[in-house]
Amino acid sequence: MSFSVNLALLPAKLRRVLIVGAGVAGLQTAVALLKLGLEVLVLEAEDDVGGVWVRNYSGFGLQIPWRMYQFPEFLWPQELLPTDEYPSGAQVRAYIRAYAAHFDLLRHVRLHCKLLRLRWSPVSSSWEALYCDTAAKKCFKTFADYTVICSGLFSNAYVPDYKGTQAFAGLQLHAKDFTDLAMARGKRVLVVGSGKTAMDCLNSLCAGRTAASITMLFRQGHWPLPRSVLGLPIHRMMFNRAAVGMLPPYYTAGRLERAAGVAARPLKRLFWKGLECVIARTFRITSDVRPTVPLPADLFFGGQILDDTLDELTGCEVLKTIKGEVNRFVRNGVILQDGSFLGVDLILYCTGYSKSYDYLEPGMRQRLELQKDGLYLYRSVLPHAVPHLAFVGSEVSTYNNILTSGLQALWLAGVLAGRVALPPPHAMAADVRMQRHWRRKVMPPQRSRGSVLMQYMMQYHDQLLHDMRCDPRRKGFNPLAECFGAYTAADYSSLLAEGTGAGAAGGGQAAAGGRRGDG
Ligand SMILES: NC(=O)C1=CN([C@@H]2O[C@H](COP(=O)(O)OP(=O)(O)OC[C@H]3O[C@@H](n4cnc5c(N)ncnc54)[C@H](OP(=O)(O)O)[C@@H]3O)[C@@H](O)[C@H]2O)C=CC1
Ligand SMILES: O=C(O)C(=O)Cc1c[nH]c2ccccc12
Repeated sequence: MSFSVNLALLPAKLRRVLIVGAGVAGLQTAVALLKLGLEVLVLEAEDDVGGVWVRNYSGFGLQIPWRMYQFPEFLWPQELLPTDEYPSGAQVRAYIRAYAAHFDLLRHVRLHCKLLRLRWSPVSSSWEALYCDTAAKKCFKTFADYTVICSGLFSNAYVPDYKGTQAFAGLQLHAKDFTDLAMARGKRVLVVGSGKTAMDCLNSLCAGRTAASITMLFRQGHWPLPRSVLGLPIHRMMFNRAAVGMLPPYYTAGRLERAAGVAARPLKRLFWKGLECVIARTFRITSDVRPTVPLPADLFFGGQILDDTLDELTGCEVLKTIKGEVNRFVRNGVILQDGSFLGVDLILYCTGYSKSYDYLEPGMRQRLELQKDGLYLYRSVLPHAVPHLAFVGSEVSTYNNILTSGLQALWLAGVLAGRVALPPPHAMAADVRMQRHWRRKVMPPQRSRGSVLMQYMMQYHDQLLHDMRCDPRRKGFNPLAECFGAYTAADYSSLLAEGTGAGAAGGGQAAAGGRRGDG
């Protein structure tokens, strides 16, 4: 198979775009491309729009205040404003539905339609997609000039492969299917993992008081973050420019910035050690569960903001924690690596998610240069060796995913409209190599390190805006706010306002009318 890779990775004809996934990334991509006058078809495997917010483990919700989780182009409408600062999953879902309704997107979305295969046809010079409507139990073929993968970080549940699972008489569930606490009634529950999902599930299991016993099994602890540190809300500490000064410089940093970074090392160490102390005290973290990875590096695992009180967990008599791993299953439980037996009726996998690119043919997958630690893309959007294909929201993870995917969608629209110029493929490849080298130096190893940005969110957003020739400083001429103010979606609203769009030399403040930012 041979492509004529044109400089901008653009199709010669561009009329019809296939978008895979109708979560926050797919929907924002649809809006951005519809504005260009393109025809879009959105395939969504679930029976509703909203991705990870359609359904999840019992009691799931947003871990940051709603003000921090907004579409820049459609801030939470008054009638949907949650009374609690931290909305429930159902409230976020309703907000996303309202976004889709506001932009009249549903007529472009095919629900319960799962993409099976995506093949580039050199003959028709277009993508040929095979998808199945699981409700109608029918498969269809469709064509598109361009494809944007928006299936996110959480579409494939990851469950470790253990020996003897078929002999196990109990129930095994991935957390995403643990939608009802009643599933745990009277059972000896084993929770595997120690991420945000595990902590939330443990919390609701303890609060529910229906399980006979609850055991948390984990291989390493992770640093939780309290909702506020010494009176300062944690999101204010994380969503500003000053915060990243406490980390190793971004991959684009020049010599001066690098030197300053080295000089500031003692100060940074002091900052993080101090924060570790406060957190250890807040959550009464004992030495047996204390994370071995230092806090700044541990945050690249995703971070978790917990309710400071932990009342449910500390008062939970049936809860036990074990540091260890499953070795194999037996009929009535599991044998751990240390040889001990644990009686289990329900095993709840809070083991996260993995990626799959199986819908692509092997030859195409090869061109993506998939690594053991994930996919590395130009600006976390474009595979530099595969034309006519982009990823929005699927290969990037920050502390503000709704905003990040919104800015990516805008950037991609700019690229497709020819307003955002791309460097030649060899320069893109060089940028990706630099990025990969840097990530492997500053971030702990994990399955999808190629998509991790987390605390480097501001640097990344600045890059996208710079490419779009927009001012990345969005706080007006206010140096204090610029440095320490929390950056939210509202700061970018004006970029998306009708009539501007990517490439318009915008900047300055967000649209005045109805602005509800970091209040
Ligand atoms: N917006 C929100 O409110 C919410 C956000 N989230 C976010 O979603 C993301 C995913 O969270 P989560 O679902 O907790 O998944 P994570 O990937 O964060 O955590 C997975 C957990 O499972 C463990 N694990 C993975 N593989 C194995 C294995 N083979 N054997 C044993 N243990 C294993 C990991 O251990 P180890 O650490 O040793 O690798 C880790 O403790 C995070 O970024 C989180 O912050 C989650 C819930 C709500
Ligand atoms: O995009 C989301 O769903 C978020 O809530 C962002 C997010 C993921 N992990 C976090 C850890 C701390 C703060 C925000 C997040």
